Amino acid sequence: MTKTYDLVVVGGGTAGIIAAKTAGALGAKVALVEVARPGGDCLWTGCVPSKALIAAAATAHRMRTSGRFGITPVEPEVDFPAVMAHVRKAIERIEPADSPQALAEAGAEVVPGTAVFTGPREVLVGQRRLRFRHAVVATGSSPALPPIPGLAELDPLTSDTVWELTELPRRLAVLGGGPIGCELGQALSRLGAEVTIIEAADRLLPREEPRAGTALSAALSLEGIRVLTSTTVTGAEQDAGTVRLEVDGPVGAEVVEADRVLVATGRRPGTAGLGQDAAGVALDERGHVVVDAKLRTSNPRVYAAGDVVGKLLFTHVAGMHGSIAATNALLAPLRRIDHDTMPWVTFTDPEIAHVGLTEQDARRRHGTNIRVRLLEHEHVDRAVTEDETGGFTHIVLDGKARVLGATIVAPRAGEMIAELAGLVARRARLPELSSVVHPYPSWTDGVWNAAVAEAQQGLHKPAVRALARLRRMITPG
Ligand SMILES: Cc1cc2nc3c(=O)[nH]c(=O)nc-3n(C[C@H](O)[C@H](O)[C@H](O)COP(=O)(O)OP(=O)(O)OC[C@H]3O[C@@H](n4cnc5c(N)ncnc54)[C@H](O)[C@@H]3O)c2cc1C
Ligand SMILES: NC(=O)c1ccc[n+]([C@@H]2O[C@H](COP(=O)([O-])OP(=O)(O)OC[C@H]3O[C@@H](n4cnc5c(N)ncnc54)[C@H](O)[C@@H]3O)[C@@H](O)[C@H]2O)c1
Repeated sequence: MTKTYDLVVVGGGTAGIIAAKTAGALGAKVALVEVARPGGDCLWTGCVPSKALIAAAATAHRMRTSGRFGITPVEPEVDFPAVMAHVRKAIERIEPADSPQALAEAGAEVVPGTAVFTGPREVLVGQRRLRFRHAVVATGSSPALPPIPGLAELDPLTSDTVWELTELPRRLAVLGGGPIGCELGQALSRLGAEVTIIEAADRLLPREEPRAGTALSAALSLEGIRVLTSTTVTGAEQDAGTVRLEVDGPVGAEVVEADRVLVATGRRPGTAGLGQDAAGVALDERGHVVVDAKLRTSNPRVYAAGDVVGKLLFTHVAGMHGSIAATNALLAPLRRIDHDTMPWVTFTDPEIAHVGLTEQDARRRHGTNIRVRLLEHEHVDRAVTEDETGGFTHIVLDGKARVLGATIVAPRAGEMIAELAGLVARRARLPELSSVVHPYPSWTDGVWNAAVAEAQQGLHKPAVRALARLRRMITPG
């Protein structure tokens, strides 16, 4: 007999795991269908391995650049297989939280296999039919190869396969200067590869504030990475183990030679063969599941969460989606996702952290009544003590000094952005932060300094100045 579940979750990445665990906590009968292994992109091929690789690369970099602190620099001996063992160890240590056992303990049954919708309230997994009251599509995304003649034949690396490398390529061409290209490009360069990053847009990380991409380009170039922006690849071929990429950029056409190519030019949603027509679930022209702010699809019984909806492709967003989708399905459809308040961090060195709207987006949405509070980090004492003064804190404010968005470029920007994310989420005013004392000399002191500067601007207001004048007049000398 076909079993009816309160919730069937398709896909066991972050979005699916959080949806299933939330449903389990609510006492629902929940099945999570996963074709590979629970954990998804973040655990196996995304956040976890990349951050472990970055940590190893940062150590090598510090050894090479210690001279500025009076410590004799040394060229590190990089044992690449040992670095990759460290990466695998990080995955192993985190995996138990996402394991089938952890899911079972949380009340979710893991069904191995590929789920295909066969109707608006039914999925098929192999021979097994699962009926559902509600479902969550959380099938994620995978690397997309751009249609460049000859590229597919080169067996290019992607963020899925780079983890299988057993030796470091001597020369690496990275196609795409987004978060994956910049993070992995910098890390592999620091471990010893000669890296060229090729980006079609006019700067790295084109979705960030323009200053951030420019600052990152400068930092990467200083480390010896060749950064080619406004550059496209027109053809690719391989000859005796050497890859040749024909590129066209601001200085004309040239050939970039490398041993391997890493493609990081974006993702495609995991909706191929999902049976969306049978489910009555509409997709957009790029194949993402179309959802409203409550994450409902065109089938009111089916929600979607995570990368598959193509909004913001981050683990923390996928997790929030999973939680909202499950509670909306099982309790009441009341919770909404607000992508305009989401923070994210690109874990390059310096880190690039962002929350909310960029200045350009804010002007587009709110007209001209937008201001920027900019603090260069040469004025942050902690940055001076660590000889890391190249960054900045850039805060976008509306006419009432409410924080609409922020970008921080700094070694620990990822930790600094959290409190600005709190202000954006609450639509709070920046001066509010000035009364919260921050420890000196911390990196967050920079955010505080920006808030204090904003609050001090209020002291110039005529009414405040008139009050001060009155106080002087009535106070005996
Ligand atoms: C190199 C790299 C670094 C990253 N670093 C960060 C970072 O530092 N911070 C951050 O926030 N984000 C990072 N991301 C992004 C993050 O990994 C993703 O946004 C997140 O993992 C998406 O989770 P998800 O649950 O939506 O999808 P996924 O993790 O892709 O999970 C989808 C799951 O569905 C399964 N599946 C697909 N189709 C079916 C089907 N029909 N039936 C059954 N199962 C199916 C898949 O096997 C997969 O396990 C990084 C990504 C990459 C590639
Ligand atoms: N730290 C993090 O949170 C983190 C890290 C890595 C990835 N991610 C997530 O994964 C997503 C995917 O990352 P991604 O870097 O693959 O994609 P992306 O879409 O963010 O960036 C791809 C880049 O490649 C460029 N590009 C596209 N086609 C090109 C071509 N033919 N030639 C040269 N350049 C080209 C684009 O202009 C863009 O800058 C990110 O958007 C992000 O949401 C997050």
